[in-house]
Amino acid sequence: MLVPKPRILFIDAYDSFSNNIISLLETTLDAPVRTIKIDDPKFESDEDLHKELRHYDAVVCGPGPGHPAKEEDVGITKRIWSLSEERIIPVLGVCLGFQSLCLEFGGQVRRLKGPQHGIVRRISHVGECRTRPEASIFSGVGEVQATMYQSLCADVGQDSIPDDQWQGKKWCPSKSAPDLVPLAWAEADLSNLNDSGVDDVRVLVAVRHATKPFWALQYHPESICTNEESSQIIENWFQEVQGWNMLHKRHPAMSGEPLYGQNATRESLLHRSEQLLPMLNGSAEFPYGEHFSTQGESAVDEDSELVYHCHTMALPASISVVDVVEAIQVGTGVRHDQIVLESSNAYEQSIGTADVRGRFSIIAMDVEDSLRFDYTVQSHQISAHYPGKGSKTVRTTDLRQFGGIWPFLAQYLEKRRIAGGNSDSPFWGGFMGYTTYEIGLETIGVQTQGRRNGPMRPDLSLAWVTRSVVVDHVRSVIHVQELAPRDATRHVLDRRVNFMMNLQIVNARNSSWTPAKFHKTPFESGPSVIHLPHQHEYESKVQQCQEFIRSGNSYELCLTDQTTVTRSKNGAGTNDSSWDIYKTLRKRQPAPFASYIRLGSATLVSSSPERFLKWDEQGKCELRPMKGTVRKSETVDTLAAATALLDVPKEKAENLMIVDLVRHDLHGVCGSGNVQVPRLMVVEEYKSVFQMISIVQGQILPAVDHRTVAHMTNEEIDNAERIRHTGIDVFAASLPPGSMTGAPKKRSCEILQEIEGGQERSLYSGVAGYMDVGGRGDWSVTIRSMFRWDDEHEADEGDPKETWHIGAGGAVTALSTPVGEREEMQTKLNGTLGLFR
Ligand SMILES: C=C(O[C@@H]1C=C(C(=O)O)C=C[C@H]1O)C(=O)O
Ligand SMILES: NC(=O)CC[C@H](N)C(=O)O
Repeated sequence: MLVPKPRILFIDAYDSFSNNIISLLETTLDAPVRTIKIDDPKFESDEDLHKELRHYDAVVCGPGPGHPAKEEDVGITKRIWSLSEERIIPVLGVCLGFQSLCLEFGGQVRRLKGPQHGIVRRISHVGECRTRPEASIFSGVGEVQATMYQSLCADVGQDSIPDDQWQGKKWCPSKSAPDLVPLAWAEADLSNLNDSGVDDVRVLVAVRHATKPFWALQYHPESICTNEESSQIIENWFQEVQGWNMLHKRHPAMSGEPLYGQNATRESLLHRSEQLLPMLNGSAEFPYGEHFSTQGESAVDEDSELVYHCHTMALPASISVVDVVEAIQVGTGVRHDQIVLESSNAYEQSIGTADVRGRFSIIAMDVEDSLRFDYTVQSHQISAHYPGKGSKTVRTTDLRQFGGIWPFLAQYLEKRRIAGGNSDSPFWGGFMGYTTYEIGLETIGVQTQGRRNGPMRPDLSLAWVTRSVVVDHVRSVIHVQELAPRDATRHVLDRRVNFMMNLQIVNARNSSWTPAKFHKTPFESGPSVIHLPHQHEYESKVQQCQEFIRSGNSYELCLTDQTTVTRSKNGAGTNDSSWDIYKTLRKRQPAPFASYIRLGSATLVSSSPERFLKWDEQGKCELRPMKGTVRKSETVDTLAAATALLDVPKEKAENLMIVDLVRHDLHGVCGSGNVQVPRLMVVEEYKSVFQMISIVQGQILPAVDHRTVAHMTNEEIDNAERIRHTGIDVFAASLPPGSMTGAPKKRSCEILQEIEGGQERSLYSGVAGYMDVGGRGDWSVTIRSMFRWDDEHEADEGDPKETWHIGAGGAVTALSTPVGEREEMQTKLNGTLGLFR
């Protein structure tokens, strides 16, 4: 007889580490975990809660922002402690869950003197103490190094015990909280890894209830920096759970009744849109078919499979990406829309590490003749802009009925997926463009303030690029590529190849190739009006952030502000100086993820050093969060000096928090056990700063093939279909980029909306890049950049102006200083702003 696996229910308090805990549970215990939110209205009545709980062997009450005394912060968790005797269920509380347990049974919860977020401490536990027979869940556990994420702590009267009596009393319940049996402490003298100036000498970090089956941990067992011993504690806990259930004859219901708790792995975007299909098919508005074909109104592109054509040729060393872009324009004339994703650090050995030294640059051709999708958060509408003579045709659809923007994009790309293109080229054709920070806010359910009355500008703008040039800087070749319907003649590509040949001939004749038509004087800013963030205001915003951290509402907040530069337009010919600005910036700040994007009314000029997310056709995903910045100066001018400076708790904690957050985002798609951190806190050199980075990788599960299906139950098949993910799932699940928000993501974004006054970050803090028909994608975080809108000065007459927006900021933690943060923001700002001064 098949013995059913035990089940665990995870109660999620909107934390950004929840999926990591679920992964730890599932990989350690071989018990599937389901999850509900603390405020799920389905469980308003105790009866409904009980109906769900009876299916599980145990409950885990998770961590989260806020205070355990606040109903809205803990919700269902609080009700778990007071279940009647016949309904009681074994529990593990983690962090907020720990604090809630302590508060329920006589402990106080107060603020720590110094919040501890992303700080690793050695803890002293009852299992290390030979004189104590009941080691409980710490039995057989060695030395524990544990990551803390806490502003608050449980007070069971520990500080009133005189030092000389401490060792004798530390494992005994106090009079005020007789039900709470201490199991572990973080003590100041044990904090060998923690030199953050801890004032809190005795912090209770693990307890069990004296009579009920409740255990809890204040530290984070799932953090990447908590050591391996942690899994032993989880195993021990589950043994206790099973022992208790057996002893009390508590047998979880195994009936076929559907469970309400969800799998932590998200339903895939493809599945979501397929679920909607039967409901929507036949509707004239259905957007995945001809309605939004890639070729415009007349084409029959849905019936015609796309074919990839490529011509590869040598690229003379003297020809740069800028030359290629300008050479293309010799053939076509300067067009408004442009997309260039450049590894502008390709030739600078010191900038970035080998994996981002910049092998490829990608240039879109004929963007203006391509279909473009714009999506706006306020309206939920997508508009398809079809190329055409004169004005473009625009079709608009409200995407709410189709499950929103992400299922639409996933489905659109999947329908055009091809295999077998040039494997040396990272991009064969597909979407290129940008998204804003605000689309990320929409995705995580945070209301955007101050938006309603502003102009409707896109939050996502993607061109469907079918002709492109990929520059391979390592092999010194270029790939001139075209995606075309099977029956199309290839004249466009051929013409381009001829043209590229000309480029070579010209180069051979004249080794210093300068296409005369585009040779402009170097960018000169001319007079401009610069509005900078007010220094004192910025510092006071840092303090506001720290107050939110002290109260337990956030662990880290990435505060930002915007500078504007307004100046006369002074570009000759195109009436646009943005390309000259880009050319100057790429030299001034070479970066692995530089980009120049003109789409619709937006222009983005970026020298981003930070990869947001890359994925390949096998479903391998990589995020590369950056946290920890030092300015290059005379005293700090080597990698070694910068590494030493960043090797301190403040910087490491900043980085660690985002690594754990990104792991959570990835786990939500890739599933338990499928996320790794191959590089943790490595310092890299850039032109004007040193940056600490980490690499987090995940593997999307492959789709099940028909041979395996034969051996699967219906439930397993359904589930496999439900999680048939692609890179876009990870993309959507990870916005806004964790390095630009702080943790936990949702609460931190809400707080930042308040502190930043609802000011739109727009393209800054968004992402730019591509996702292609070959199933690959690569996106950067839009920082160290500037953007502007063509329509911002539409009403100006006479002297036309333009306004560049430059965002900059940095992560604020409990260990930040207002002046230090303001200076860090200015350092980042100066790299771009310097162009105008
Ligand atoms: C906020 C910015 O950068 C972000 C913040 C960093 C930090 O706090 O150290 C580092 C890289 C970026 O993720 C910016 O450049 O404006
Ligand atoms: N990680 C957590 O659960 C944090 C709990 C609580 N908000 C605190 O800051 O102490």
